[in-house]
Parts: sequence; C-alpha cells; structure tokens
Amino acid sequence: MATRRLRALKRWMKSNGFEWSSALQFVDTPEEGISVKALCEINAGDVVAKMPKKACLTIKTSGACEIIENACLGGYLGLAVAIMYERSLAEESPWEGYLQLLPQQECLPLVWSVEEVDQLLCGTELHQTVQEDKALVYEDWRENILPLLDSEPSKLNPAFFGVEQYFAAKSLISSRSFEIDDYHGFGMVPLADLFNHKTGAEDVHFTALSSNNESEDDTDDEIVDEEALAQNSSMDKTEKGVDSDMEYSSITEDDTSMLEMVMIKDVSSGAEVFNTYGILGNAALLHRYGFTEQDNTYDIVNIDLELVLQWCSSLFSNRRSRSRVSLWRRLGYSSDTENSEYFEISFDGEPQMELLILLYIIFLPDDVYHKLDLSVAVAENFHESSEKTTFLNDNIFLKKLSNMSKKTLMTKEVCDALLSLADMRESLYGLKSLEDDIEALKRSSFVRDRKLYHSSVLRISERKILQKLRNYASKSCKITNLSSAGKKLKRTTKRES
Ligand SMILES: C[S@@+](CC[C@H](N)C(=O)[O-])C[C@H]1O[C@@H](n2cnc3c(N)ncnc32)[C@H](O)[C@@H]1O
Repeated sequence: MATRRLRALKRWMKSNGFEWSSALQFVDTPEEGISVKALCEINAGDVVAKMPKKACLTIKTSGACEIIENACLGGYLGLAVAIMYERSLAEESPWEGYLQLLPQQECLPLVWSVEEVDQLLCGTELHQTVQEDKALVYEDWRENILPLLDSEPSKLNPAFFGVEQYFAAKSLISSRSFEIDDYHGFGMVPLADLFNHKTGAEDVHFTALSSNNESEDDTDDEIVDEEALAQNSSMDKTEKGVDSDMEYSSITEDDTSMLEMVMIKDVSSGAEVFNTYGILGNAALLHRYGFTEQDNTYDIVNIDLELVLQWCSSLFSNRRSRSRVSLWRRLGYSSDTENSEYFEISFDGEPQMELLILLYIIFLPDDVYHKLDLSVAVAENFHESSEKTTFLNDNIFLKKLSNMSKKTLMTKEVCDALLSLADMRESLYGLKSLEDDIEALKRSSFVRDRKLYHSSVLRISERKILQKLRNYASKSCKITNLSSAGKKLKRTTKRES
C-alpha cells in the first residue's frame, strides 16, 4: 500500500538523487509499518538501490555540523544532535521528506518506562542492561546536550533537545543507522533503512563501495543544506527518471559517492526482501531494534559468576568458594573483565566449557586441589612465561583437565550443580511460571501489545533454554552413572574370576 507518507518519501528520494529498482515495492501497513517486497523475480548480484552519501543524514551533512564539531560531539551523540536539529527545523530541513516517515521513536526497551522495564524484563538478559542504559543515556544528555542549549541559545530550540527527544533520537539511531565511511561515520541512510530483518537469511546487503576520502578542503561542499539538496534534485530527477523504468541490473558503475543495496540471493516475485541486522539472539534484537523472533537459534542465556558464587556458598564455606574460584582464574579460564563475568548456555542448553571446569574444580577433593594449587603457585614464580607454560604443561593433572571433554567433566556433582544453577537462574523471573508466560504471549497481540509480546518471546526463549540445560544435566548424569556402574560391574567380575 502506498500511503501519503510513502509517496512523500519517494518524491523526496527522487529529488535527492536516490535510485531504486522498479522491481522493488515499498509497502506501508498500519500494523507492521514499512517493508520491501519484490514485484518480480530479482536475482543475486543485482544492485537494487543506490543512495547518495550526501543525502544521508550524518554529523557532516547536518546543518548542525559546526555546533556538533565545536562541542566535540562525535559518534552517536553527534548524530543524535544532528537528528534533533533537523527535526527542529521541520519543513525547513533538507531531510523533511525523510524525517516525516520516521516514527517519533522506535519502541526499544530504552524508551519504555522504568515500571515497564522492571515488570516485563525482570530476570531476562536485558533487565540490568536496560536499567544501566537508561541511566547512562540520561547522563549523556545532562552532560553533553544540556550545555549546548546554553552555548547556542539562538540556534537551538530547547523544545527539540529535551531528554525525551534525546532518548527518541537514540532509539532511531540504534534501530536504523548504518556505518557509511571514515569521513561520514555512522548516519541515517534513507531507503536502506526500509528493509526489515531476518536472522541468518539476508536477501539484500548494504555496501559502501569504498571509503569516501574527502579532504578537509572538500568539507564545505559536503555540508548539505537545503539549497545543495535542491541542486542535487534538479540534476537527478528528470534526467535519470530513477523510479520508473530503471533496469536494476544496470546500476553498476563504480561510484564512491553512492551507497548500494545489492541482492545476495534470488528472491521470487511477491516475497519480502530482507536485510539482516546481524546474527543476533532475541535479547540483542529487542535491545537494539525493539522486536524478537520466535525460535531464534542464536538465543543464549547467561549465568553470572556471581550466581555461581551464591550457589557455592550455599554448599561450602566462603573460604573454599573463594580459593577454588581463584585457582580457576589463575589457570586462565576466566575472562579479563572481572566485573562482568558470565557463562553462556547455548540455544541447545549446552553450558560453556569454562563453567564446567569451574564446577569441576569446586568439587575436587582437598588433596587434589592442594597439589594443583601448589603446582600453579610454583609456576607463577617462573619469570619467563615460556618456562611457566612448560611447567604447567608437564603437570599430569593439568594436562588431564585441559584435555577433558564436556562429557567427562559432567560428574554427578557437576550435573547436580547445573540443575541447581538452572533453578536459581529461573527464580530471577519472579513468581510467574513459564506456562504463565506462554499464556500471556498467546493472549497478546503483536501489534497492540508490542512490549508485552516481545518481552514474552524473550522470557519464554530464555526459560526454554534453561529447561534444555536441565535436560542436558539430567541426561549427562544418567550416562555418567551408567558408565561408573559399568566400571564397578567389570571390577567385580574381574575379582570374582
Ligand atoms: C530499519 S527499520 C526497517 C523498516 C521499518 N519496518 C519501518 O517501518 O520503517 C527497523 C525497524 O523495523 C522493525 N523490524 C525490522 N525487522 C523486523 C522483524 N523481522 N520483525 C518485526 N519488526 C521488524 C523494527 O521495529 C525495527 O526497529
């Protein structure tokens, strides 16, 4: 359906040198917003759209460039100022035809209320992240945007630079910006941002032909004001007639001033043409783009080291927990960032090797632990790291540990520990059960209850992974029991014979 806002965007794109294949259809529905469909079969290798870098909204092209650069605001902060500034100009902005199509904000958890974040994301991988994001983004605004209003009172309209407007701009940047080149950095790329995402199944790919090497001298020409965009328009509009009969496969000449969308798969007539925003699990998708996908095989659940320490302290003394974790760290199994240590549980419910090794070390009998601890302490006294490595490699137990497979690490104790950890992780979701979440999802509408819908998909996908972790632990435990029973049986048989 070609809505009024879509027609206005097309007019704006035409007059600003955008080119797109007549095989693409832009569809706008109240339920799902904009998507791109193939009107006929399109083939891999076809260039289906070209976007002039000069018409992208970036720090360099925005009318606020000088203000942003004088304030030394780079990256996303600078781009947010560019968006707020152009929005403040309304129809005076060279990007008016583009901006009128954008939602005020994308429905990312960043712009949900604090209550919604606490209620809907409780226990999920996103809860703490979003709480921290909200505080950081607010601080960014207070420290960087607020002072701009004092320093540039005549140029900036405060109504467009409030904290809400800043959060809204950040949500648009997160969900729609692209990396353009070294000169422009990140920016809003009209047309390229109309394509929806499909995990691991991209049809069309965004490309910047090569880095745009404009020198500082060229910079003045690069700042696109209304006049410049208008010039651009008169040059391209009538002569190229881009919207109508352009053969998409004919847009081939190399041009570093243009960005391109290139088909990487054949797409049949009537099908949606998808981009991919990356290989992302649901937590990342919801965080950056405000939606989730059911049965997303890139989903994971993390178990924080902190949770492992809590579980450990419920069984052993604090001293033992600390010393075993310390040995595990000294053996080099922990990540460098002590504040954010966690272990991944994959979509199939398989725990990360480092977690199994930690649990295994926690359960080592005292005498084995002390010997190992001593060896590591001796090795730490070697000055040369090569000597240290050789010494550690010669240690028989260490050799055994580093060669152990997941299967052999899954002793009965380790399996039980995983079951307890799964229960502890699950309890973070609060009182509602997985079945309650599934019911809530069934009752919620993708369109009307967007936040409830996507947060339910996230919670359900995480909790199903925890269920698979339990199955993995129980199954491994049975196998371990069977094989140790088998060994005992053999021994008995031998002695008897
Ligand atoms: C770059 S825009 C894509 C165009 C967008 N549909 C529009 O109406 O302008 C990215 C946004 O589109 C929506 N989106 C993209 N792919 C999606 C998908 N597979 N499922 C649901 N929403 C999707 C999300 O709201 C996301 O933040």
